[in-house]
Amino acid sequence: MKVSVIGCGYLGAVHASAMADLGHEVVGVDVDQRKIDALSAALPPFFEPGLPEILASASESGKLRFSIDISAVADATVHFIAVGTPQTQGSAAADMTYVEAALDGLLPHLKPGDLVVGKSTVPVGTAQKLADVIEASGTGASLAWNPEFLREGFAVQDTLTPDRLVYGVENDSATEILDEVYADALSKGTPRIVTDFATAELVKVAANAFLATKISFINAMAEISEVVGADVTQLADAIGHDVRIGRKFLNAGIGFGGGCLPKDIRAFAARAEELGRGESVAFLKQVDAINLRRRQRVIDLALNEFGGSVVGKRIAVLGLTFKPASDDVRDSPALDVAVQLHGLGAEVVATDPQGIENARLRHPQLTYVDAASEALTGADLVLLVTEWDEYKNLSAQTTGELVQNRTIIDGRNVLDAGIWRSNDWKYIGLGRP
Ligand SMILES: NC(=O)c1ccc[n+]([C@@H]2O[C@H](COP(=O)([O-])OP(=O)(O)OC[C@H]3O[C@@H](n4cnc5c(N)ncnc54)[C@H](O)[C@@H]3O)[C@@H](O)[C@H]2O)c1
Ligand SMILES: O=c1ccn([C@@H]2O[C@H](COP(=O)(O)OP(=O)(O)O[C@H]3O[C@H](CO)[C@@H](O)[C@H](O)[C@H]3O)[C@@H](O)[C@H]2O)c(=O)[nH]1
Repeated sequence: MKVSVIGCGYLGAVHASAMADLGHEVVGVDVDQRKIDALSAALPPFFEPGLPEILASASESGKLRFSIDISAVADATVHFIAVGTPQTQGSAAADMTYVEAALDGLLPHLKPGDLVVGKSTVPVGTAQKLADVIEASGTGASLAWNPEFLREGFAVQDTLTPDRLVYGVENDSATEILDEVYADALSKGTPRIVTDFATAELVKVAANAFLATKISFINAMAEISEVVGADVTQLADAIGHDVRIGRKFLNAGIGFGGGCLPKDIRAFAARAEELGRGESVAFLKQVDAINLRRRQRVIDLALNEFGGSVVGKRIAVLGLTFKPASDDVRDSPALDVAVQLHGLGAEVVATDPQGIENARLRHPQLTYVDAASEALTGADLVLLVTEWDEYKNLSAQTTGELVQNRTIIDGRNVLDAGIWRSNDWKYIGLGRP
């Protein structure tokens, strides 16, 4: 099929490359010349495992090209909208201006039979509005809503072999077109839910709200554990054995961040309020509040170590991205804590295998070093805040030889407390004795 993907960020660049990998003829369009230049040279503009390989092979096969010019979509019959829907400045609601601009740019190039497919995460009710605009344009094109569930760090495999496909459609022909697009995954038995626009839009925000709630639930248990001296990691293991609960997404720590969960739960709550149903998801405000308290907890623990002031203390921050296997620092708990400690007068020395460039763009005031050993040298306190393998596998003994003072706050609860303590470290976990 001839496919266009409008918006080539973390979602769109992977989607475009994966569609081409499956044999479709794809053009990706973005307004960011830097991204288009990189992608056109088959170089991913961000770090995502597996993307370099499929981008290179699809580009070489001639199935994949990129353009800054929206008219490049004219040949395609399926047009995915994958632009950003960030949090609006000064409000909890999603900023829909990029989606609106993408559709405006697309409209003059639509032909009868074309299908516009929404992938961006949007407030429920958006698809109907966009469908009305397309209908009024008289182009003869129509709309489907096909939310995306990929995780950064696993984006390629999640796109090629998704857990499920959700189609929000108004007619069978949209379903047939999407079935053709996703023929490979469907042939492997991927479940497919065909529904209306509103359900498709809600599935996406409900999934992210559930995941965020699960994380904040375990972090709430961590808060209680801290008071009574219980161990939240054992608690998670124990309740996780119940298959109705499950162990996944029960890792207590510094909390969730990224370009999705935080802004999606806020946008969902804001949309529910607009719909007069704010109380139905009022708990999401608690989910958000619990999450943000975990960042404060790490700051408080650091302050406690130095009698209430971190001024002049050298703090090694291991990790800047919101999760490992990504260079994404959007709403990253790790970066947030580093910036706040710097603001409190600490001498923060931060490191990350992939996130330094993005972190430096946003917060040039921090000191960044490439090697963990350099960050650790002379440290008065160590914070492990993103669970990259190389930090999980740090040796307590060799790390101890580098630092000034053997105190570590394990913001992801990934180190073996016993080993660190037996190497003369003061080990502080979150919700662990
Ligand atoms: N990142 C993820 O893991 C993920 C997963 C599922 C869903 N989503 C959703 O997908 C959407 C995109 O997220 P993202 O993380 O890829 O964001 P992103 O910021 O990485 O990418 C968005 C891209 O859209 C481009 N853009 C903006 N306006 C444009 C226009 N008018 N025409 C063409 N390009 C335009 C931007 O330049 C940018 O490259 C969001 O709604 C997000 O919630 C993201
Ligand atoms: O037990 C856990 C699991 C995750 N996290 C944190 O939660 C955040 C989000 O993690 P994850 O969901 O793996 O990352 P994303 O790539 O943001 O993916 C989420 O957001 C995407 C965008 O909407 C969705 O497509 C995915 O399905 C959804 O998992 C990260 O900061 C993690 O560190 C925890 O603190 N504890």
